[in-house]
Amino acid sequence: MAREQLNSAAYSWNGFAERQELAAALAGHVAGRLTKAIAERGTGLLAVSGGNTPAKFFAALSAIPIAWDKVIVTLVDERFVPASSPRSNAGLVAANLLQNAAKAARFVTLYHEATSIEDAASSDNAALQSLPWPLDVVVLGMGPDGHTASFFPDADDLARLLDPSSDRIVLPVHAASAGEPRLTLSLARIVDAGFIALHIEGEDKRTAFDSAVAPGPRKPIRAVLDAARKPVEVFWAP
Ligand SMILES: O=C(O)[C@H](O)[C@@H](O)[C@H](O)[C@H](O)COP(=O)(O)O
Repeated sequence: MAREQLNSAAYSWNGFAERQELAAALAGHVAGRLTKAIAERGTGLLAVSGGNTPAKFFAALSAIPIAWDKVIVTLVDERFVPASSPRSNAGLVAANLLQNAAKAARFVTLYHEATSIEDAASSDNAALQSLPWPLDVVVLGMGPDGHTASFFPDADDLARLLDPSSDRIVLPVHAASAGEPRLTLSLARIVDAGFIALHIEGEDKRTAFDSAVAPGPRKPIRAVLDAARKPVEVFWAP
């Protein structure tokens, strides 16, 4: 099925008629980028988002036979819950992506027990220093409110989360609309990625994206588009 291709300086729109077709195409792009990274620097560093959207994409990617033993998978963000929780992004990734061929990948999670989200973020920040930055691939989601990662519009200290010059890797997030406290990669680490995909599905999210790129109040996803070193590849299906 022909796909819709729209471009602007900040993003490329890749529209698909079916969600399964999107999942296969996005998985192919991500696998290709990881393979290129492994050829160039011996490893591939991938950060993925959680939520309800990525499962089909994760399943398609997990089956692609690349050198997964040279891939490190981490999370764009995480709810402050253990992997056993149904709200856990680590649990979602373990069950859907780290299966099949992708089982051989190394998984660096964000959640661990801590007395506060601030303490958890500080220890994550130290632990993730040793990863082979920059990200080769990051796959973002987006909420209808224009949030991405855990950059919620009502987050405390949103400016710190969105600071493109931040030297932080992981930051704590308190936002009433987020449910639990969150741990998130900083915008600075996300926009440094070699390939940034935004995976959204449904008319509500297309409307939300169109509104985020139109003139008007700046939503968090717009901060990523504006700061990204390369155009963000948007993958959308109805
Ligand atoms: O932890 C999370 O929830 C995600 O990382 C978040 O940024 C997600 O991508 C959006 O909220 C979209 O979520 P859905 O895919 O569930 O709509």
